[in-house]
Amino acid sequence: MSLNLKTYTEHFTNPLYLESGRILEPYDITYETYGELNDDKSNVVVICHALTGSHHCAGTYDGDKKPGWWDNLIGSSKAVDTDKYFVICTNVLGSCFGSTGPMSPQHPHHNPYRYKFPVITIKDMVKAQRILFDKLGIHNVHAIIGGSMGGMQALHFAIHYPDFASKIISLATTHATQPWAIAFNKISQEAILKDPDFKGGYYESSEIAKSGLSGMAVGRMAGHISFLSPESMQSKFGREYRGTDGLYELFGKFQVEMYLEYNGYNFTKWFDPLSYLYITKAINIYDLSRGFDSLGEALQKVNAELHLISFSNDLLFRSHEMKEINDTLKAIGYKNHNYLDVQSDYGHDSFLVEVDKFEKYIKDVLNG
Ligand SMILES: CC(=O)SCCNC(=O)CCNC(=O)[C@H](O)C(C)(C)COP(=O)(O)OP(=O)(O)OC[C@H]1O[C@@H](n2cnc3c(N)ncnc32)[C@H](O)[C@@H]1OP(=O)(O)O
Ligand SMILES: N[C@@H](CCO)C(=O)O
Repeated sequence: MSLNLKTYTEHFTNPLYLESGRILEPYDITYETYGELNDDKSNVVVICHALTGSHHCAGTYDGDKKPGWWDNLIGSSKAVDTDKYFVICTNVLGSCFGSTGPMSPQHPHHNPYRYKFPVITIKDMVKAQRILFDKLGIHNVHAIIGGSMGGMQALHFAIHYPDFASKIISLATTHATQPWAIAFNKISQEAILKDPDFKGGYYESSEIAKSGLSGMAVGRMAGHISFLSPESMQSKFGREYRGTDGLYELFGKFQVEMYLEYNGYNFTKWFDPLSYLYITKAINIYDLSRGFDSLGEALQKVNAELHLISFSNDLLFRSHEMKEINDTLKAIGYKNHNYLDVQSDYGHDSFLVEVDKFEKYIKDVLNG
């Protein structure tokens, strides 16, 4: 069957009360749907995206080179089967693909918010999605699935909206962002802030899309290292050297250097620097137990069937961080959960590239 890909933007005029105490008003949420909503609205699967993802998680727009970021998982007869499920993926607040973010006009003016944009938390991102689903008449969903920052959102749904989803699958994430991950984000943030072409936040988006932003590119290179692992770099590049420039030429490069340059500089053409600052901030301050006395107290709220999937060689959010959630659930006597540590050498981005290692698990959870 066809994927039935549709993209929408919903405009909200009611204030959104943020965790910080600030208010966002008005705001937009852009989202994409696949498949068909059934009559009793019981077949909804929500997908939550990571740091630089978007609502476009499957299928291809006309003229696109690449499909959505989880196209290997979502589609007709795939693990998240769009012949069966109505899939919704929203672009988070603070991002730059249609939902309100720092470069959106600050109502009632037409100028972008830039630094006047409020700090958004993972809890705020989830709250806005919940409001969107209410507006769509969807008050319960079959499942919520997300990796990395998407996994943080999935866990927030589990705690703050315990009866909203029957099943929750959270991959490659943590219960609270640890100093190692914050440190990588710090490099990216500092590199953006200190780039003269960032102009203290007063850059023109069109100029950056055309000429790039070298500070942001360098910061993303550091981030990208944290998405891989020594083993995946070894198998991707080894010590292969670029043929045209000799070993004794100062700027001759190893393949791994070419890879980081390409992915760093290319990134600045499709992602907004202020959004990067705001979303990495949301990731840094993410802590599932905020507002509770302990992680255990937070997890006592969970009512869904909860599945935790880590990747054995994830250097960004280590397996043991996910296992801590599992151990805490056990300690508080919660029975309806399972933990899977997928054996992988790839690193953090396994959840994007090694779908073959966990798709059956997801299919069984959804259909089981
Ligand atoms: C999770 C979400 O919600 S969405 C976010 C997903 N997107 C990102 O993470 C953005 C960054 N992208 C990536 O990290 C990767 O492309 C992934 C993880 C999405 C996919 O990984 P892979 O399919 O293994 O791609 P790979 O890492 O080999 O290649 C990435 C790019 O580097 C290029 N590349 C690969 N090897 C080299 C090299 N030696 N020299 C220069 N460029 C290279 C590829 O051609 C590709 O370019 P493209 O993006 O223009 O097609
Ligand atoms: N590489 C992915 C996952 C990061 O956690 C991204 O950039 O969104």
